[in-house]
Amino acid sequence: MTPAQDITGGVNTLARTVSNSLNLSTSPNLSFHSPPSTFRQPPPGSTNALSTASQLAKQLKPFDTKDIKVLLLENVNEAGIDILRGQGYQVEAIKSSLSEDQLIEKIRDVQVIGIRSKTKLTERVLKEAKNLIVIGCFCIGTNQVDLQTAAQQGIAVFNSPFSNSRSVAELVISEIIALARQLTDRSMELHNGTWNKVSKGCWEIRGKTLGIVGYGHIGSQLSVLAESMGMNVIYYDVLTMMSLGTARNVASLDDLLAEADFVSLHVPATSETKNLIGAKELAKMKDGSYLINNARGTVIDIPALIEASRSGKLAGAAIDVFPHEPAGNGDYFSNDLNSWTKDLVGLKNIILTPHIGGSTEEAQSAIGVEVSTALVRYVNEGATLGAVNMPEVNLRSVTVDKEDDVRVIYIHKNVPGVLRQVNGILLHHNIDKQMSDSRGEVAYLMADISDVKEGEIRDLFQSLQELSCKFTPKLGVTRLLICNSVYPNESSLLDAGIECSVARLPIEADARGGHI
Ligand SMILES: NC(=O)C1=CN([C@@H]2O[C@H](COP(=O)(O)OP(=O)(O)OC[C@H]3O[C@@H](n4cnc5c(N)ncnc54)[C@H](O)[C@@H]3O)[C@@H](O)[C@H]2O)C=CC1
Ligand SMILES: O=C(O)C(=O)COP(=O)(O)O
Repeated sequence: MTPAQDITGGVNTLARTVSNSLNLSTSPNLSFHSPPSTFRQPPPGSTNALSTASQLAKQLKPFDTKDIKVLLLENVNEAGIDILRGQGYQVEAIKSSLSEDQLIEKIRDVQVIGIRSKTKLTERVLKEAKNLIVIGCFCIGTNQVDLQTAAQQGIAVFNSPFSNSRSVAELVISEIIALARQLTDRSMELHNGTWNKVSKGCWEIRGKTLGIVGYGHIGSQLSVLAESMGMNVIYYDVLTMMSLGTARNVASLDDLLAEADFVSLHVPATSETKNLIGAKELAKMKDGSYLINNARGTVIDIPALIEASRSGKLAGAAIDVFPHEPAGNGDYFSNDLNSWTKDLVGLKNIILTPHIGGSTEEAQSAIGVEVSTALVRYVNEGATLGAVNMPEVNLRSVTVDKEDDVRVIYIHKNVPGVLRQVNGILLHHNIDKQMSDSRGEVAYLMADISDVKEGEIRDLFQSLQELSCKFTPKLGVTRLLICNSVYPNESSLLDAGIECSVARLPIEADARGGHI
């Protein structure tokens, strides 16, 4: 498992598991990822936003937000786009994903990027993203982002941990019935003019056993739905999870494969789940059983599946995700993408869908709102609640009675002595409130300081940047968020000697060596 995958596959899941079973809330992370949560935070600045003191909250802005440039790829839902445009950000929305080279061209210019499961934000791409401060994954999976490199560059990553879980679970239910009744083959035959009324090899699902691999948000939701339709549910997970209904945990993947009539995969893409189901595992499945994959294309060894289907070992399969997927709608699904495509499409009772597990109106608008809201809160207020690669830090709002407050955000390498040095720089101002937390090698400090004269901002900023230069390898990103009423626009910052808007400062500083 790469560290990046470890961050999302391991920590988040563990956090949720612990919060489920113990009902503890030792960190914002724990409660945020808990399934019962109905997390829907309104955009910053909206009338009912944030804290109990919301009536008195003063809106923070990095600068004239018309200058925030956002690139959205892969057809992000309008509900999300509207929130970003509503903030005055410049939003470019593209329906497909981009090739790595096209992406590099585009990403250099933007502070915010929104993607879905297809766009790969690799180390190479991120190294070119000199202005980027935040990534929004408008989906569940974050395996397409090099989370560690992003964190090392001070770029926060947000996702939507469960807004499309129900949509995936419902799709799986439909696939179980469709496979059991050979529905898609019958439909295709009739589309081609052939009447073929058969009952041989067609089954009810009542009383059959569903084996769920990965009992997280989607797996556990599926468990409840399948049981309500009379199926017996068994599951296997690397973590100890709470069984829902009468679902039964089995000790190993092998036990599950040996017992299940239907096997449905709901694990993240990690190095451990690569080819989780290959020839060896297929051989352990019951004769005439069914395999369903709505997780990630890397989880099944497809040539082995093709072989198991041809031999009759598998009575059917449903595949929604593929190792290589087309960039956008209308693109070809051919051997050019995956060398075995022609063999796969020629098989009987195989349902193939174009990665639509989470593609419902409900899921996409909910994801649009959730992720855009998180992006706005991060850009405008520095809050990292829900971030998948950064410590989760938030402070209550700056209130209207605070005339000259500045919010300092300092993302730095997690080494001894930094806080002392930062507070030394902030020494001449009252620190109204401050929070710091770390995750791995990255630490995140947020402080609201008062009585800051306009002319002092530059010195503060430069001192923090100089501190950043001391780290080897360098990790130190400063963002200053300003109360609108005090420093209303970019020109006043220019007057204060700051060459560009505050949110861009840390990135500009990159060229001067303050930011890796
Ligand atoms: N087809 C589609 O459109 C969609 C696909 N997905 C995929 O589904 C995956 C699962 O989503 P959620 O249920 O929300 O994730 P989750 O994180 O809530 O649950 C995943 C579960 O898998 C378990 N797990 C990890 N490695 C395992 C292994 N080797 N063996 C057994 N269990 C293992 C984890 O402990 C966890 O309980 C996502 O990571 C994403 O890749 C998610 C949404 C839509
Ligand atoms: O949420 C996920 O992880 C998914 O796989 C859905 O991805 P999509 O938004 O359809 O690209």
